[in-house]
Amino acid sequence: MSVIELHGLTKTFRTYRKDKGVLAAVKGLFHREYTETKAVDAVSFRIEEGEFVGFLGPNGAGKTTTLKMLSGLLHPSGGEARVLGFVPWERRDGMKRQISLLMGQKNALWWDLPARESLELNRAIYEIPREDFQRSVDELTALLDVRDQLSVMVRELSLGQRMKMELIAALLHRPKVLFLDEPTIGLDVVSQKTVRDFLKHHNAEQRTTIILTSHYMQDIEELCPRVVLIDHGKVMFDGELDRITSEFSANKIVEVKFSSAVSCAFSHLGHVLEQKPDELRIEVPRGQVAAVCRAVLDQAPVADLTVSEPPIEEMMRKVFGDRKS
Ligand SMILES: Nc1ncnc2c1ncn2[C@@H]1O[C@H](COP(=O)(O)OP(=O)(O)OP(=O)(O)O)[C@@H](O)[C@H]1O
Repeated sequence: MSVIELHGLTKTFRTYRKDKGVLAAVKGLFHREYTETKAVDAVSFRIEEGEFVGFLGPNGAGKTTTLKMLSGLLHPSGGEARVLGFVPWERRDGMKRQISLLMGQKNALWWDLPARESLELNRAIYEIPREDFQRSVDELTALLDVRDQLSVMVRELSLGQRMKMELIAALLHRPKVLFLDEPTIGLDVVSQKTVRDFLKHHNAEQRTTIILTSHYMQDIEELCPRVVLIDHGKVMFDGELDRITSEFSANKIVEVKFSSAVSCAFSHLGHVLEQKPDELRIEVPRGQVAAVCRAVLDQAPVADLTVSEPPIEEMMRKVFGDRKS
């Protein structure tokens, strides 16, 4: 049995449509019109123990709604899901103790308490034995470099420090499944890296099954061998991150360094991205890479030549159009 399984999971939100003006407001008292949004539309996938899966899509694609259903915060409108064998929205105690949802845009810690006491409250909620709690706090604060901030009020922590404390709170009860919704949002690059390194280490050591959403492609590239792409509530791709480029891009990039200045034109070979006297970057159809390399070698004094896939950010723009992925 997979750790996470979804079959046709669907969520439709029904919202009251309010028109402008007093007349419309009075009319609304007698006759209400509703708009339906299919936030998650028959989503199916399986995730095995220890997998680290990136869940990507533009704003409003349905990522958070899916994670909320998987962690039992929302009831679906249709379909099925199981997490560790439990139906999440039945909210059985056995499941709640084995999963964690961290939402980067929301606070789970008590704002007016020092971080240590806020963690202490989580210890009580999850009935974590004191010794285990102390060991986890020592280990996690050291790894995330926030030991000195334990006595600081949560409201006074920087965003990066607070997010690290949130992560510690989410991990105190040693969940087997972790849903991370934008855990690095707004963090400076150093904190982003600390959190990323920590998550990589945690996943490898504990074999925790993790679903991660992030708008930072570096998070995904470093952490997630597998990605699920979702748009308008539907899964558009599910597979290895490396496969996205071959599936969605018909082109490769050829980069050439010349041993002396070159002035001839290369536009007949492909789409020239950049040309300097001693450098060339050209995008060419996959099937023509070998022929283009031969032509460049024939035409100019080449010192170095590399062929690469287009950057993953570019792929995302191609997959999702210009909306923010
Ligand atoms: N409580 C709600 N009531 C009505 N509509 C909702 C509700 N929550 C989400 N939606 C709608 O469902 C759709 C999916 O939203 P969701 O938050 O799941 O997207 P997302 O992929 O997480 O986006 P983002 O990257 O911006 O966080 C959106 O159109 C959103 O407006």
